[in-house]
Amino acid sequence: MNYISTRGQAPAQTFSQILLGGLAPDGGLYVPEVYPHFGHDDLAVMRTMDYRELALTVLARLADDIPVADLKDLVDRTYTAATYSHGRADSDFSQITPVRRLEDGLYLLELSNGPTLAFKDMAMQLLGNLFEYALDKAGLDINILGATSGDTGSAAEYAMRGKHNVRVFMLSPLEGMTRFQQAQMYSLQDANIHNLVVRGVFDDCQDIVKAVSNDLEFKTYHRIGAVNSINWARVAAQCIYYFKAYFAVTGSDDQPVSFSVPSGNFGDVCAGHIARQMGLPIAKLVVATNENDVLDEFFRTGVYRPRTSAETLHTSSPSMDISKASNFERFIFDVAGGDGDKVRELWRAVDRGSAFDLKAHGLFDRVADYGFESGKSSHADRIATIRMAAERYGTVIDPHTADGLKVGLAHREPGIPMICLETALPAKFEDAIVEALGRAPERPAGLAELESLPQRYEVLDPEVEAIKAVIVAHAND
Ligand SMILES: Cc1ncc(COP(=O)(O)O)c(C=O)c1O
Ligand SMILES: N[C@@H](CCOP(=O)(O)O)C(=O)O
Repeated sequence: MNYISTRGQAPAQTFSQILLGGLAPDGGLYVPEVYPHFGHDDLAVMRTMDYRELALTVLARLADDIPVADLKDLVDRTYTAATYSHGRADSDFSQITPVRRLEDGLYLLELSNGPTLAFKDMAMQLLGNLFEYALDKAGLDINILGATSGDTGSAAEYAMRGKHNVRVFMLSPLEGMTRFQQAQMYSLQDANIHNLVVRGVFDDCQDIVKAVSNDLEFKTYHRIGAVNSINWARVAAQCIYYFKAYFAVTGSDDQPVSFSVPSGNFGDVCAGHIARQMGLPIAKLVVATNENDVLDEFFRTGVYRPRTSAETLHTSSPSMDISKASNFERFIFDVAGGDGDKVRELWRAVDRGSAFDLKAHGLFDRVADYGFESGKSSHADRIATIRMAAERYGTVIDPHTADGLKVGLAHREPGIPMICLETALPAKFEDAIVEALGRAPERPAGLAELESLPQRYEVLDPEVEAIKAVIVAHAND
């Protein structure tokens, strides 16, 4: 199967060819030429599978140029109960992504039991192994340039630390991340990890990643790779847990299910959209935003108006403080019927700092065919929801998951289970938990002193050339 660019001007490539890079050379994002499809017979077999078998089944369709035996080895080494066992003591870690029943028809999908306590570990651990496999095979090394608002960074660094053929340059915003999130990243002392703190917000960091990626000469010469969800492999790996959760809460493939997804960069919910395109019977995909509500505004009005850095708010669900959602372009490509020229036209406006109105392009009606709903949550909402979940369900959830639960509850339909994605563990967001519950969240073993460990990072202005200079200085360490 081949992958093409959302902007329609890059040559088709295989999975292995796009694995290490981020953006396509025309500035677009890679998507499958045609989504593979699982029919009723396939779903019936998949229903009996464990996480590793499901992962292999899904990935074998999406990464069909990797020999199945190699893929199986990678999947088996990645998805172990030992790796995904950092969550609540009463979780069933053998499920890798356990589903917790909150009440009849309402579930929490635990995605944050990996080493850095956020859903990013689900894909990033696989990416670490895939990168090593591909680089060893080709005899190459790579310089990963990434942007984080708090969780991608640590997940990537934990997945790549100590790998002999990978260096990581991770951009993070100066303000917003919690002390725990900062310490998770900045306390790593591995020589191949470089934390670059940018005087700006996450979108500034992501813009720099894209600018470097769009400098094709620099990208090629310095072997720049991507771990953000602009990398198709990230989103592909995130599809797996939608299948796993679906089978966990249904008895037959005639039963539709809805998912509520705390959203920022639109990667996680885009994985749900792709799972549905591949045949998973999803009723609604609920996009839950925080006060940075660009995506909610779009699904209500058809207007996509990314905010400026100055307009982007620092909130108590900081990992979602994002105003320019990368993966949204993948969804709009589908809405536009795969018309790369149209996507290019729309993103010309976005890249100029302007907005587009899908109604004016006669395309907004089509969005309804994809079953998205949306809503937003405020600081007061998430504190009340954390409190409610603790009292009613006996479960402490983090502020991002609370945004998802709050919005998900507003979109329940009779007879259709609602699965809310748990995108991080509460330990990462102590202040919000203390405000809601009057007590600190539990910490997984070994992390009690995290914030007092020595830290290593460099602070820089949000300038592409400054970041490039750091990469050049360390690109061959
Ligand atoms: C804890 C947490 N929740 C939700 C999100 C939003 O996910 P996405 O960016 O894939 O929409 C993020 C960041 O991506 C996150 O770190
Ligand atoms: N919320 C993310 C932002 C980056 O998202 P990604 O899924 O594109 O890597 C973070 O925590 O860093």
